[in-house]
Amino acid sequence: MIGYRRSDRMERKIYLSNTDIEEAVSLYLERLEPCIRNTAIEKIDIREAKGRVTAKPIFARTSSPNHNAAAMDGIMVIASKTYSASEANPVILNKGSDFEYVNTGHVITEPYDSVIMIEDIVDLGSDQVKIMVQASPWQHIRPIGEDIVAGEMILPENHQIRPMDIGAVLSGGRTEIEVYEKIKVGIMPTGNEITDRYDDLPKGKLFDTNSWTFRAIVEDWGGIAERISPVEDEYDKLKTALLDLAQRNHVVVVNAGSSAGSKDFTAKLIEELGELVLHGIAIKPGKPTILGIVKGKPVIGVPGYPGSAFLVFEEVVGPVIKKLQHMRMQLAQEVKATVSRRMVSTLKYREYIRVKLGKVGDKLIATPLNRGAGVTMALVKADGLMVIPRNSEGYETGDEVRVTLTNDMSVIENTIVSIGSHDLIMDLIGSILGRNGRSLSSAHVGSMGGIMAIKRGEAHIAPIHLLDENTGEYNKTYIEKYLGQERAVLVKGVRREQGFMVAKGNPKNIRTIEDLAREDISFVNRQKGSGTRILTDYLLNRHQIEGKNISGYDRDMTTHMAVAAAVESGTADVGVGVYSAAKVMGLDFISIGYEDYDFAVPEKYLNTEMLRAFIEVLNSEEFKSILKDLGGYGL
Ligand SMILES: Nc1nc2c(c(=O)[nH]1)N[C@H]1C(S)=C(S)[C@@H](COP(=O)(O)OP(=O)(O)OC[C@H]3O[C@@H](n4cnc5c(N)ncnc54)[C@H](O)[C@@H]3O)O[C@H]1N2
Ligand code: MOO
Repeated sequence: MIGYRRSDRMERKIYLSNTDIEEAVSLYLERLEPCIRNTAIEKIDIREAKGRVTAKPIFARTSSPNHNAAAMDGIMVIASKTYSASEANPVILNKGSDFEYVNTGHVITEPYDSVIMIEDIVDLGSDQVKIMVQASPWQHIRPIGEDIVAGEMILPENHQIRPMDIGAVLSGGRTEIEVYEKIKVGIMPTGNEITDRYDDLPKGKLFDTNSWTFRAIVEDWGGIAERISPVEDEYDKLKTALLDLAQRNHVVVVNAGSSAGSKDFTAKLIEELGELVLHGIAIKPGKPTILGIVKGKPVIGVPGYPGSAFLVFEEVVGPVIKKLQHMRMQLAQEVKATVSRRMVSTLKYREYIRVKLGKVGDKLIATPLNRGAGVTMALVKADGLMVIPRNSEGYETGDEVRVTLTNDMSVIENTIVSIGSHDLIMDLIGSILGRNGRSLSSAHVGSMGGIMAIKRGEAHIAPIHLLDENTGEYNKTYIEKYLGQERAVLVKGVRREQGFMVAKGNPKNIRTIEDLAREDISFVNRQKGSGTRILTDYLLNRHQIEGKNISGYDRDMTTHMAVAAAVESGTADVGVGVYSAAKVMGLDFISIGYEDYDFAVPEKYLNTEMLRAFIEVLNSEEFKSILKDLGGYGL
């Protein structure tokens, strides 16, 4: 056992090991060697065998074709009788003695040994044909066993059956084959706060999401998942559930309860019931992973956070299931990319970061997504997985990195990379573009962040809403000032309504910008550089109100939704934002006017097919009617 010591005095004290992932997995797989015998062999019909793994090689019973067969429509002939044929000296053949008509696939019978295509003969009537070219023996004939010879090995053992394998095995005259049984995986979510009733979410409860994701992955890998409802954090209940699942399944995955909390029982449980092989891997996320064996079955404690859970399931549970299933490990496809942002990492762990990829110019750009272990949307949006090795401090902007693809390169190459300010419409446009095989990836870093991304050559477009405080005009001057060198142009987007977001019914009666300075009002602001912040400051300036006279002026949020959430929860009375955020949160909205949400686009991309498609969507009637339904946009 590595890295775990139990002290009678301090039950909570758990020493996590910090073993390299390769070492941890290979040590564990070695220990699981005896468990492989648990995987039985069964006979099934090849027609139902897609995805199954062969337990024995499969040999052909019959040849394919099992007779010499015509490969073309025409006549079968005796080659030696055609040798003197030429343009100048055609040969006449008689049906019955010199030739017979055949269609593709027909049996070639003795004494015939060659086929001439129908287009190469002249029909003279009365069962006679004329040929002008000699035929060579066996031309246009598929000989016996051309495809498969009886006794030949069609598939080796430990081979995962694909659609074309089914055809080949049937061609070889076999229906029944021997495969390994499907691996059964017991999935056990744990935690008092975890619920699998999805109609309602009481405060303090969390939906059980991991176990369903696990179940789907197991099915993808060709296994059978037995998922149970979340088990409460009570030692005896956990014990009963674990033993029960271990009895019926080849592998058990216990989700959450893997770290050092007072209710984190998984490691203790495994130690009591069997053997704790290892607790703690040098990866982030996923460090409190537990590897154990109970009743001869692998039991894996997977950390609770969805980001950690998904990674550990793929990187650690995956190899175990594949080993028991006798499946070969597949190497993931790797690409080289340029990181668009500095990323600091700890020396202690190997860190896994989900990235968005996009081909901008000739560079493949990797933009890191939210690193939080609790974030599922990073998994949904990712195109790849980037690794920062242990003992590395991370990467600087512009460094070359290796990324394991989790999306198709063809999709990535047809993706418009948008970096800048966020609006709901970006996802809607992306969804429409998807109909024609394109996609749109949008990173939200605020308007100025978008301008800088264009400057660094990392985005095709930057959505911006930047007010020039001198002219009162949007966007144009910013593009001229910052993106002159890039020869960027302004593509008109939408007019968006900005306003005060206040609690339902506007209890504090907030009407104008002056109200923000009232003593009984607390405000929540947006971060510097965001278009909304510039608008707020512009309005305050015009009314000669100073930030320091507004309570909450220094409280920054980075999204419209975060501002709306602060108002909704009552920690602020008012914030500035877009109509859609107020609507989602059930807040009242007091309009302060329209802003221009446009796109900065380098001229060189303007005429690409992708950008033309994007602009087409913007101008479409369908899009206009979507805006109308959403509300909060000027038409
Ligand atoms: N003092 C320490 N605290 C923590 C450590 C540590 O080393 N010392 N490690 C942290 C790390 S890293 C991780 S990862 C988590 C692991 O937590 P557990 O595996 O013990 O899981 P819980 O605490 O029970 O739950 C954490 C979190 O996970 C989510 N969750 C749990 N189950 C589900 C489910 N079925 N579906 C969706 N999401 C689930 C949920 O957000 C829980 O709050 O511990 C840190 N703490
Ligand atoms: O390392 Mo913990 O696994 O998520 O963040």
